[in-house]
Amino acid sequence: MAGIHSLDKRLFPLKDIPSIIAVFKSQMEGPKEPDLALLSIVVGGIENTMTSGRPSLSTAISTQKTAETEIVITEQNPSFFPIEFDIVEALYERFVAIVKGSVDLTPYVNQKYAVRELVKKVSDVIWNSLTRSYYKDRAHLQSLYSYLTGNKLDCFGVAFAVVAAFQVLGYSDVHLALSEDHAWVVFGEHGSETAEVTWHGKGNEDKRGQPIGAGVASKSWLYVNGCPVICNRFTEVAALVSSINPSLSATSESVEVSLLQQQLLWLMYDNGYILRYPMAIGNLGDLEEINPTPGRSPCSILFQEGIISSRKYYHNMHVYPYTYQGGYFYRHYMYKEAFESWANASDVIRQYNYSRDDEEIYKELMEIANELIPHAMKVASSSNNGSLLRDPECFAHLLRFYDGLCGWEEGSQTPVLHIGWAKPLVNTISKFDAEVRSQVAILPDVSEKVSPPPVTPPSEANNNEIPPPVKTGGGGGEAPHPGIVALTAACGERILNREFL
Ligand SMILES: CC1(C)CN=C(N2CCN(c3ncnc4sc(C(F)(F)C(F)(F)F)cc34)CC2)S1
Repeated sequence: MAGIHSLDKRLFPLKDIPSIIAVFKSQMEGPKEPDLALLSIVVGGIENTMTSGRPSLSTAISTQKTAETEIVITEQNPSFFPIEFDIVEALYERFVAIVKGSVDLTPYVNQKYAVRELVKKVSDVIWNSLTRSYYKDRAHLQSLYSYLTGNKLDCFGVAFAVVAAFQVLGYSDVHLALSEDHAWVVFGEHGSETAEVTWHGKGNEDKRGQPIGAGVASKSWLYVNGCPVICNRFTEVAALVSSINPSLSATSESVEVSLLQQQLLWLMYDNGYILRYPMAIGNLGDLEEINPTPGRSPCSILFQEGIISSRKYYHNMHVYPYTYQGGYFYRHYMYKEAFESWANASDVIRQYNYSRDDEEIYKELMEIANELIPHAMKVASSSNNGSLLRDPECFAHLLRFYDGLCGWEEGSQTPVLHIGWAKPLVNTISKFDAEVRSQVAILPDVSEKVSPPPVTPPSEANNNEIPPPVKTGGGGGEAPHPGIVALTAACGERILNREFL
């Protein structure tokens, strides 16, 4: 068990955040690759103990020892982290025993890389050792600590456990693949094989063992058009750090666990392990918004970095970087900026076909369209003397947002929009004066197959007039007045002609 014995016992019992950072640093520095099982047990143990509301092992022990004194080490006392080395070692060895005891490698001894049959077998070992029925969406079910002490894992946790099991078995080719709402594994000599190893969503038959090809081909957001985060061991550590869940209840969070996650994410950031992991950057942005670290980039920069990462490494196929940013602007009453972020999110989703696997992003976009935008419009109409409602760029952002949803629906088996969307949509659009709406020109799609008509530059004479917008559906050809905002003809067609059932 290289991992546990490469661990410096002197760091234990882990008594504070710096000692946990030290454990992660020692694992990151090598010489061996970081031990996923070990790190997941350590952070899982801390998270579960610090958010369970029950006295922790070390708290219980310390209370007994000092029974005669009045000092009780409270659960949230930051100077006590509830993890003893013996506990970590025992759980680690239990994981190794389960994995090595359940998987017969003799048929594969002369194969350096994993094969699908073996991936399915390891997934079955984890799958069949889970508690029969439990609430799968509960918090704190993502770590090996949860698996080893309660036989419970969430969707992400099963995929992570499979990858950690392959590390225990000595395979270096099996890695975690992450979309924005699902996880699977890649494997094989070139990491080009894929396999489902966990379930997704509610009431869906799991596809464990199958490649993810059909999901990608169906153009559903769930498989991010074949642009998932493909992890290496370091990004897998970043994923376990990013999946730390500090929540104590639906309305409160453990300050210590949040601080631990925030400092571990900065360690991942500084090592470059989340450069290609937009959601982890977004997670760090959320933590920094609540509790800014002096001397570090402000959260607004982090949200922008998450967007840049998605554009640079994932062909702008991820939606969440824009909803992280839009949520930040919204919470800071920067509604025009929020509308632009959400329009950019919509430009991503329009590339997909909506399918029943996409509920999570459907709910996210529905909340933006039917709750957040209407609330922003209401607040905006009575602030800055309603200037937002007279801003053509604002109007154009909203049209682009709604248009993306229409584009998402086009070509999909399942409709997206219904009358419940139409009322807030019409209500929002009608808050903009006709004079403002007229400043939004609908121009030929540059992406249209037919070449757009030649654009005649406006003559000097009429430069200060606002020419009437070009009819929808392209054509016209007048260049837009510099002061007005151009939208594509397809956008106009979709929004203006959409029949809401
Ligand atoms: C802008 C938001 C609504 C705020 N939080 C969001 N999160 C929170 C964190 N989050 C994540 N943060 C880091 N890594 C991952 S991997 C992953 C997943 F692929 F779906 C998995 F593995 F199936 F759960 C999810 C996820 C999911 C998205 S999106």
